[in-house]
Amino acid sequence: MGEHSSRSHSPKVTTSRPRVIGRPASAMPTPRPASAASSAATLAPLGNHNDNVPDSPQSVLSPVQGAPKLKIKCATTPEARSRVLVKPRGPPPPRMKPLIRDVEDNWVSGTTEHQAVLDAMEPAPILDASETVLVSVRVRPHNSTELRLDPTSAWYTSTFNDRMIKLTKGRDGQRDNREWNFDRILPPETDNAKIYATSARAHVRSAMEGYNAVVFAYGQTASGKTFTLTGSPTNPGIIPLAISDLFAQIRATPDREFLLRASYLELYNETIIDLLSPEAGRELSISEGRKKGEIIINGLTECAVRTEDEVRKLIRLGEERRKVGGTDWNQPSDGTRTPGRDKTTRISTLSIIDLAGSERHTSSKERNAEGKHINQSLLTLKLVISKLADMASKRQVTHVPYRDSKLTRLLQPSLSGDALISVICTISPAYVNLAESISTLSFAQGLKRVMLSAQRKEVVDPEALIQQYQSEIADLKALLREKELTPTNTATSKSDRRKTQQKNQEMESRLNELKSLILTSASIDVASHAAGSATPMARPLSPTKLKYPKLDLAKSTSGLQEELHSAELRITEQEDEIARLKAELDVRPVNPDERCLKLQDEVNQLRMIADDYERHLREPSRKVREDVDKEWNAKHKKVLDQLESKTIWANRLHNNMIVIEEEKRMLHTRCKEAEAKVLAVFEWVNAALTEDSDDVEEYPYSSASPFTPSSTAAATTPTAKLPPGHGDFGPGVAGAAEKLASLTMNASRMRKSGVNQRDLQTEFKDWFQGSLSRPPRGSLLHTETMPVLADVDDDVF
Ligand SMILES: Nc1ncnc2c1ncn2[C@@H]1O[C@H](COP(=O)(O)OP(=O)(O)OP(=O)(O)O)[C@@H](O)[C@H]1O
Repeated sequence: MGEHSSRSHSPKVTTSRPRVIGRPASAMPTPRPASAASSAATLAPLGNHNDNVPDSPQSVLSPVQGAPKLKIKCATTPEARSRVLVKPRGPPPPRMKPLIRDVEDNWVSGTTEHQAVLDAMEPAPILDASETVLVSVRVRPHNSTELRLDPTSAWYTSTFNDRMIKLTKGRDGQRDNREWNFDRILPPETDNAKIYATSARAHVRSAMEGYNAVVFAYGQTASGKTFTLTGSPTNPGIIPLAISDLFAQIRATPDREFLLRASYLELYNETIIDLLSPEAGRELSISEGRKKGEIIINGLTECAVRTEDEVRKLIRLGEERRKVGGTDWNQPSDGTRTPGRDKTTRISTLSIIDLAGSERHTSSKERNAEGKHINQSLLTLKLVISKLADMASKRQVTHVPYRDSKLTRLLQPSLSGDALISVICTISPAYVNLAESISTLSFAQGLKRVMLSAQRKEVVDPEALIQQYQSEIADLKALLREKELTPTNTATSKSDRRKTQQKNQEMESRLNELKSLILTSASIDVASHAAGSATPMARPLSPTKLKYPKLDLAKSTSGLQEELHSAELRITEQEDEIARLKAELDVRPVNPDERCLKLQDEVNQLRMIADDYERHLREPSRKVREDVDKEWNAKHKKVLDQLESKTIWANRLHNNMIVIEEEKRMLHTRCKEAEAKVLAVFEWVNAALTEDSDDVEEYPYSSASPFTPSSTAAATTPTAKLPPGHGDFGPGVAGAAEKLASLTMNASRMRKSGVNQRDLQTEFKDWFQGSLSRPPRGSLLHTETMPVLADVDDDVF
């Protein structure tokens, strides 16, 4: 058996709106199983319609806008007979409280009107090969301010050539004949139905056939993107028409079953917010799926939807939660028609994206965080498109920067060739906006160069939700039939019987619920009828009635009270179970395998970084070591030099010491000799000065100086080794001999003149000591300054 599911996303990025992504809801939103393949359709956000072109395009420029994205998934299988009764691999998605509420809905009047519009429409065009990226340009009418300024249009469009647009004149009125060619040119008088028919219907239908498809609007603020996508009550836009078309398609496909699910999210300041989650404002993360290029929005709430009305209510709910300003994502789901009764599941996505205004933000007010994010998204989108265009022209492209913004990440599967794309570029007719309009056309031209080849996806996937539901339905049916056939045992107690009864009721309600989720051409009419059977601003049947259509009103009050009581007990139990499971889920990683891979990846990257660091670190440490070595070698050499010179000095000092010792010894000897001789002289002088001095012999040393060494002493003392002249006591000592001689000669005269003996002794002593205190001539002592240790640089050490 086959299941076809289609997923669609339509983001809108505007400069002044929030972005929302959503999908049509069933009464029971279900978290999307991470691995389950499913189809989805997305619807554009509603509300904020304005039939009037604003007075001034500038006045609409609010800081930044988010954009809503409503997404509806649709899964189809051939009719029930061909179902594969496989047990779902995982547990069935947990049931949650209904999200769809009876909100006041001021959206376009709805189904009937849309159907009339669709009926009057030409069939969806068949896209040719060059139109895998279909680029349309829509020129909006002048608004009143523009009309006042200059009612003439900057653009010439021709009904004869719906592919060409050209300038009527250039800026400042200069002549400018430039023209551009695109797949569709949609002049100001074109209504939204025509836009849908020419530029989106084929994509919605293709999504139903199993192709991924993206429809997005791009253009300057106030150029008409939202008007094109959502329209007004009298001029419904692409999203409401796509939803109606989707249900019409299901009605027209009797041999398949469909499961529609919707989600609605907002991409705002690079944050994805789940607008349908039970807990409002829940932020979602993106991760890569197991399949190559697959992008998963983790934990995105998906609500199964059965009627257009339910889709509308979900959109309304998302709108209520949306921030003002941003990017809209809208994804209508498709149904797939499977030829024959094959067992394949077709998975496709239709996205309708409302982008932020494309103009550059120049005022300081706009240069805020939001503006940066929006601009970043659009810049990255432009860059990605230009890279893809280069690739299509066989130019060398190394990297397509999908990861640089969430918008391009979300679009990656579609942009990398997985989808049929329709881009509606909206431009203003006014000259005042000419620069921006030309920039929009350049972006559109880049898109036209991109070549994609969307493939229909047909898979056999027992995990696909529609197959899980079908299996569960078959199991429940079999169980209930079995119970019907088993005769009631009268012996069983009353409480056991009540339990069995409760169980059967549970199974029946689950069966009814599942059956109501799986849409067929027959059931959809019933569901729509049920939803639309109320008066015009109709309230749908309450979810309780939809869930329990076979309530037995004949039951007694006490029996009902009993049932109510046990139902309440069950609810409490289930709520406990839900709380327990939620707590368990919270502590579990979303996907352990994936987490491990991511961590591994991180570890590898860190390792590379560490290696790199090490390499770079080693280089400086080597240099530092070299520098230190060099410095220390220089200091070492200096110290060695100093050591050498000190050694030389130490040796010299040592020699000097020896010489000094020797001289000291010699002096000592000579002093002794001199002393002996002086004593002899004194004796002689004393004798000469006595009364009978006339008998004194003549001075015995008159012929030789008493200080001249004797020949024996000269031979034995070290002074013999001394240089010539050394050992002589100088003129002072020689003079002493002369003095003595003269003393000898004048001895009698001294006596006569009464010279005092003591005076003579004193005079001689002085002379003798003066002679001794003078150093000998020609000493070998070195007199240069000796270096001291303190001369060595301290910093050497
Ligand atoms: N083709 C059209 N016919 C009539 N009115 C239009 C048309 N296009 C746009 N308008 C009007 O122009 C105004 C601005 O259009 P819209 O809000 O769609 O611009 P936008 O491009 O989505 O702007 P933003 O980027 O700021 O969201 C609205 O009042 C809208 O009703």
